[in-house]
Amino acid sequence: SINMDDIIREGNPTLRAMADEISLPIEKEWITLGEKMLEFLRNSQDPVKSEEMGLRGGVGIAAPQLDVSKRIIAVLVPNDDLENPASLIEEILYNPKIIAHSVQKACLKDGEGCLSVDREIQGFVVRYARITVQYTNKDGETKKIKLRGYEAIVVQHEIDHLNGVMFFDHINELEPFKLEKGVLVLE
Ligand SMILES: O=C(O)C[C@@H](Cc1ccccc1)[C@H](O)SCc1ccccc1
Ligand code: NI
Repeated sequence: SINMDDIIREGNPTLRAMADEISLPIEKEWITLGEKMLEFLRNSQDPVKSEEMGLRGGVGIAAPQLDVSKRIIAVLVPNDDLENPASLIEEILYNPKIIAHSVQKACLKDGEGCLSVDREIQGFVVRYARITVQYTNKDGETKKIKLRGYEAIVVQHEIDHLNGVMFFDHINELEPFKLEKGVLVLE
């Protein structure tokens, strides 16, 4: 299974490359990789396994972070209410594309981090508040989902990795906590 040693860190040029589309039908190699990426996220969110394996918590991961310059991301955003532990979004997305988005922007109150960045970088990472994402799932079906809130932020963070964009590229250098009018701040 994937562990922190498999995750490349800033400075590795793969993190700044434009990742290649996956050709259809999706080859077995990419199905297997996607499943391993999702398993990593599950392990990273499991208190026992993450401790055993020394994993940083992850709600998303992109293939370039594994030095694979292909347009594959996995997301596992659990919902916080423990009543129905069914996760909010648990998906492997092949060739994800933002096909529509709100004018309104949003950011996380506490900023962002990255499994490929071993330093804290403070500041608001301003993103679209709501997005429509089109992608191919592991069964080769074309899907279209609408996201808002935290899961919209996570998916944008992961799609950025496919385009060689890091979260801190979005932070205002001179005023990291400057907020334009109307930007939603998510708790
Ligand atoms: O490096 C990655 O792509 C995985 C990031 C994704 C991410 C970070 C911040 C905001 C949105 C997405 C990791 O999930 S960062 C660690 C983490 C773990 C649990 C909750 C929030 C952030
Ligand atoms: Ni990241």
